[in-house]
Amino acid sequence: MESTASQAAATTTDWGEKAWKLLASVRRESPLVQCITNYVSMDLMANTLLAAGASPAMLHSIDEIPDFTPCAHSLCVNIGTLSPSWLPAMKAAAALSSKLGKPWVLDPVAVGASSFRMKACLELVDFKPTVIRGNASEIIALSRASASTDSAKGVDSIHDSLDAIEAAKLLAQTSGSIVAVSGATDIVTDGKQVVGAHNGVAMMQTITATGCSVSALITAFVAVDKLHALDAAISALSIFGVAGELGMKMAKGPASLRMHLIDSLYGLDEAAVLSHVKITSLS
Ligand SMILES: Nc1ncnc2c1ncn2[C@@H]1O[C@H](COP(=O)(O)OP(=O)(O)O)[C@@H](O)[C@H]1O
Ligand SMILES: Cc1ncsc1CCOP(=O)(O)O
Ligand SMILES: [Mg+2]
Repeated sequence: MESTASQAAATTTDWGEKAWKLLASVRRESPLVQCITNYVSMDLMANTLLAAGASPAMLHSIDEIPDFTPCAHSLCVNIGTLSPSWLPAMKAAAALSSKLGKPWVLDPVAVGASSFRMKACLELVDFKPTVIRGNASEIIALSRASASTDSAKGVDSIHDSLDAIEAAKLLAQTSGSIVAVSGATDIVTDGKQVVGAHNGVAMMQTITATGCSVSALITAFVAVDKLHALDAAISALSIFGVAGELGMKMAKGPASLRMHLIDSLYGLDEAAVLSHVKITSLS
């Protein structure tokens, strides 16, 4: 019993150190993160990246991709307000990132809501995202690769993240991507190993674009450690959750939490990260 407890303590400490090192790398290297995202999330995503020390660029014109995407360190593609005219730029940027060996992240917002979204996502998955991050309903829908309309309520999840573990593992195996599911427990898997981050506060769900923003944060983290995308993804999720926990201490509701979350992310220091990060193995 005693040795199990000390092993668990050691593991927790390792994850805290790993998460801190990754955040410190983002602050030091300030990776340029290209985001092709929805109209709702542009502001919060860009501010999340800035608060973490990264450099956001919300460039989505297909005419700029050949010049700009090779200069970016990573790419985040988010289909939240998808329309047919945006899809070619998303595919071109994803294809170029893959070809150049640059990490990229797909956020399949509301993928189960229409066959248009599902088809677009499946086409984007063919360009081998480094990480796919969605809520439980999105990951379940994408994993089933069907356009079923009963697996989500628009952009929000109707499932618990833990219900999506098997779907996430299957999607990771079929796509070759690291798959991340956000929720009360954030889950990340490579198809075999499953890790969970137990941070955050429930009120984060009542701020629009927190999911999009954590996908952007994952994109910044994989930019500084693309060879360890699972570690980068779970660390980013945990760090964002810690910022939510600290922000909640000063917040009166969703609007002030939005502000304090960004301030807390900006102000995170090593002691806060080491004492708050809660990442465990779930496999
Ligand atoms: N019940 C919860 N408790 C703590 N944190 C949560 C909870 N639900 C969501 N979060 C956090 O809120 C953020 C957005 O996640 P989520 O709401 O699942 O994404 P989406 O906005 O894409 O549906 C993530 O950082 C996640 O960890
Ligand atoms: C409300 C809404 N509608 C289309 S995109 C969007 C934002 C979704 O953001 P998130 O998935 O982070 O809640
Ligand atoms: Mg979302």
